[in-house]
Amino acid sequence: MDSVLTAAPRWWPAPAKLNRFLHITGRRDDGYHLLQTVFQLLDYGDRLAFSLRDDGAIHRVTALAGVPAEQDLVVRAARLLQEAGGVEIGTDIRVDKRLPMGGGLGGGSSNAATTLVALDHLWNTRLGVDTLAELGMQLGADVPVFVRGHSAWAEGVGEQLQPLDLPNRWYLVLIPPVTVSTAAVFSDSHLRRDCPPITIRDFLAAPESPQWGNVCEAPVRARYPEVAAALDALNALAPARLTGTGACVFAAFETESAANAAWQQLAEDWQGFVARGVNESPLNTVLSTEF
Ligand SMILES: C[C@](O)(CO)[C@H](O)COP(=O)(O)OP(=O)(O)OC[C@H]1O[C@@H](n2ccc(N)nc2=O)[C@H](O)[C@@H]1O
Ligand SMILES: Nc1ncnc2c1ncn2[C@@H]1O[C@H](COP(=O)(O)OP(=O)(O)OP(=O)(O)O)[C@@H](O)[C@H]1O
Repeated sequence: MDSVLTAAPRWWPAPAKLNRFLHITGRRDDGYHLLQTVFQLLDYGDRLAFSLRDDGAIHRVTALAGVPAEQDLVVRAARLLQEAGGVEIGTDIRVDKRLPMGGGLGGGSSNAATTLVALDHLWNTRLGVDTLAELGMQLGADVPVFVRGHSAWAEGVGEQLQPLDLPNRWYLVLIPPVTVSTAAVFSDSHLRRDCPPITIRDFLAAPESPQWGNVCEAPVRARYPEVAAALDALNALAPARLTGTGACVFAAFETESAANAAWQQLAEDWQGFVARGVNESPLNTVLSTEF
């Protein structure tokens, strides 16, 4: 008898980001902070798989510690797209997680973006990148950059994006054993909120200048000794930065072997990884090669 072969669903990448620097220039009336930042995408992250269902249900197959299915950004993203596109098909969603939660690597946001982009194809809604980015913004400030899929200069609350081609670098990322609450950092009274605005040209004239720092670093250092220790350990080898509101910290290297050599010196004491910075998201590569 012939066996029925069902193709395994493909894995869709959900890459991490680093904030090369993070300045706060003011605050909106609703309390959200106005930022200037550069998002560097990485060739490293989570993976998601989707199996379509004809009963319309959105079902998360893999558990995520501390996050009930209804609050999971992948479930919320799928629901949002289902409503916006008037879709009657559902999906099972499997998430292969590598990125730490509350790490400042944008894992949850990237999972949401990959869900929007992948299901826009698999459900054939074809809403397009602008509408998907607008939907993504409703889920989190970092979702649009992952939807658009290019390393970028960002302003506003992170939604005003200009694609950037950043120098080729390898990154060593350390993951301190602590979760940082983004909301808590943004409400810290010691957070600097009056950075003078810079232009994209100022940044591009000296992208690796130490004058572009992360204003969250001081309050996060003060609250989380584990993050301070990670910054100190990495700073002994190369200039280290906090990404987003932390907890992860990173340093840039010109070659993979230099990044790996630094990692070898720290791997006994820290969790972490080495990844290549990419200007184009691995998600775009899947779209352009397979769809
Ligand atoms: C710090 C960054 O990671 C930089 O890339 C992002 O701006 C944070 O983006 P995110 O994790 O998607 O954050 P959200 O889930 O949108 O917001 C979490 C909380 O952080 C605060 N928040 C966030 C972004 C922002 N520009 N100003 C804020 O004050 C708000 O209190 C908000 O309720
Ligand atoms: N699929 C998901 N993956 C990760 N976190 C999720 C997910 N769904 C909901 N969350 C919630 O979102 C919170 C933030 O997760 P995320 O991984 O985006 O943090 P982050 O790396 O600090 O991101 P950012 O840089 O955007 O602040 C988590 O603490 C978790 O409660």
